[in-house]
Amino acid sequence: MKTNAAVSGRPVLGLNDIRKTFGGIVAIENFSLEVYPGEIVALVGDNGAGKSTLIKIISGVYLPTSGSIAIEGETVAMSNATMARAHGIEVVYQDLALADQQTVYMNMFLGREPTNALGLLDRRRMIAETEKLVTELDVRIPSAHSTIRDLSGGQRQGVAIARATHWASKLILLDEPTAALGVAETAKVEEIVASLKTRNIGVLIISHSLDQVFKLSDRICVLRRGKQIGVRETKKTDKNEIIAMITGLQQS
Ligand SMILES: Nc1ncnc2c1ncn2[C@@H]1O[C@H](COP(=O)(O)OP(=O)(O)OP(=O)(O)O)[C@@H](O)[C@H]1O
Repeated sequence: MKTNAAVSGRPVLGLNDIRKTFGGIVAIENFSLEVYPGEIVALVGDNGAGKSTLIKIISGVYLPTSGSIAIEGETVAMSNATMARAHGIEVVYQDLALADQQTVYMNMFLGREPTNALGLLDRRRMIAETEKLVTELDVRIPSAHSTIRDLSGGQRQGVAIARATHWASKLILLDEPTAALGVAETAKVEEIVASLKTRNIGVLIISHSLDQVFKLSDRICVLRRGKQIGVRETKKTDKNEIIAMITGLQQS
């Protein structure tokens, strides 16, 4: 597998010869990829290429039929999302998995709330950590006490990414993070995603927007009908080459 000269260290994620079948359907085959700390890798491919299946394998939703997954060089078996989270992997989906009626700070800790010595919710800590992270990531929300339903789509996605950033020690998976957003909100979320590069975690992003892929990624991995067609360094390729890889047709 080609390594990326732009990044160094041990890969946070190593996928080795992954195959996934559903009955007679081969959704993924011979798929190998490494993601390094501090890099953004884009996963692109047409509908049905296998992108979501791959994200679900990395996030513990599906077990691969064969092949192995390594986190920082160590082979792991993840048979549910909780196990993936325990390995420092967080996912942000396009359909925001936030609790609408709850505050921002409650959402940051949903299901993983810290408690104090008395066994009560440590709200002070939750609020302080939320405020610190939304400020660092420049997620512009009125306050950590705001209710999610009162926020715009872009602000919500910012909160979802902040939550993932809070918990992900190794890898964030972004599945079409701006699909539901308008132009200005997309630009803001892209800024937040770009800022994740300084946090020494890996980012794997699925996007149908090649503009976004070229703006954000260090490398682009192309899937077609479950097969890995190739991986390119973003600055050494162009849209024509990537489109040709996605479609299998030469661009004139
Ligand atoms: N649970 C499932 N059962 C059966 N087949 C499945 C299942 N999930 C995915 N597939 C099949 O696996 C292949 C890859 O699908 P997948 O959803 O991963 O593609 P995708 O690249 O994410 O597509 P899209 O961009 O449309 O979301 C498709 O042929 C799909 O029909």
